[in-house]
Amino acid sequence: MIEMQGVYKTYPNGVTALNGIDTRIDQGEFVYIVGPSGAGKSTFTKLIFREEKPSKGSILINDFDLSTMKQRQIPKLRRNVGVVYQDFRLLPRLTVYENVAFALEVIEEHPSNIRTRVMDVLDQVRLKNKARFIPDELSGGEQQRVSIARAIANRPRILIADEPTGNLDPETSWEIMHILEEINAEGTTILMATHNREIVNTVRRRVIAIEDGMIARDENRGDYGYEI
Ligand SMILES: Nc1ncnc2c1ncn2[C@@H]1O[C@H](COP(=O)(O)OP(=O)(O)OP(=O)(O)O)[C@@H](O)[C@H]1O
Repeated sequence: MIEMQGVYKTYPNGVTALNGIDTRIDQGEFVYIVGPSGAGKSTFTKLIFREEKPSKGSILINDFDLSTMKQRQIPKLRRNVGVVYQDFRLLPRLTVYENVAFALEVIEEHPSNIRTRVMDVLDQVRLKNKARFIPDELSGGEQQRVSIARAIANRPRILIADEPTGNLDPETSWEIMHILEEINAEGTTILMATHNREIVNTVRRRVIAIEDGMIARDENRGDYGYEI
């Protein structure tokens, strides 16, 4: 569960990115976050895994109250939230296997579980056969699948995808979308910030539109709603 009440975010340079957000997203929902460039979509998602702190307001993520949360609890929060970025952010010198295993090593997963879990998630994103490749040897869509595997390796309750198809062609974008749908079908909440009109208008899910740092629209099975 994600709950925000009266959330504002002003960056140190004086830009107000979020201007009073109230919302609730239940476990297992699939939500598109849409809106014009600079509207506050990334800022909204960054608050959820505490990459940014709100200037004002309360945020609850499952059992975590982010307003009162201590610095040392942040790693625990982040175990509940996987993140996927537009530019993949893989470690270039590590193989596909090592990129995913690394995510489990840093949270001190028992070494005997790591191999099985890495191969399971690589299977889920259909990349088991490329476990020994390095990111440069993969297509953009394959790199994004590795980054999804890494994000879900420790079974987070929430997966944030910030423009996951932004660097991909339409067909590859659909592959990524189908993988996200499969992950959602297993009960993971998905928040996908996107400019992909075709996907939003085809796979109808909840749409939260952010404009000027405020929620301009929140519809179940909504549409993309912008010209660009
Ligand atoms: N670290 C930062 N410091 C200062 N201002 C920032 C920072 N990050 C974002 N902003 C500003 O906050 C506003 C909202 O940015 P944000 O990245 O959340 O928008 P967005 O909706 O995700 O945009 P896009 O669709 O282009 O990714 C913008 O005016 C942006 O310039």
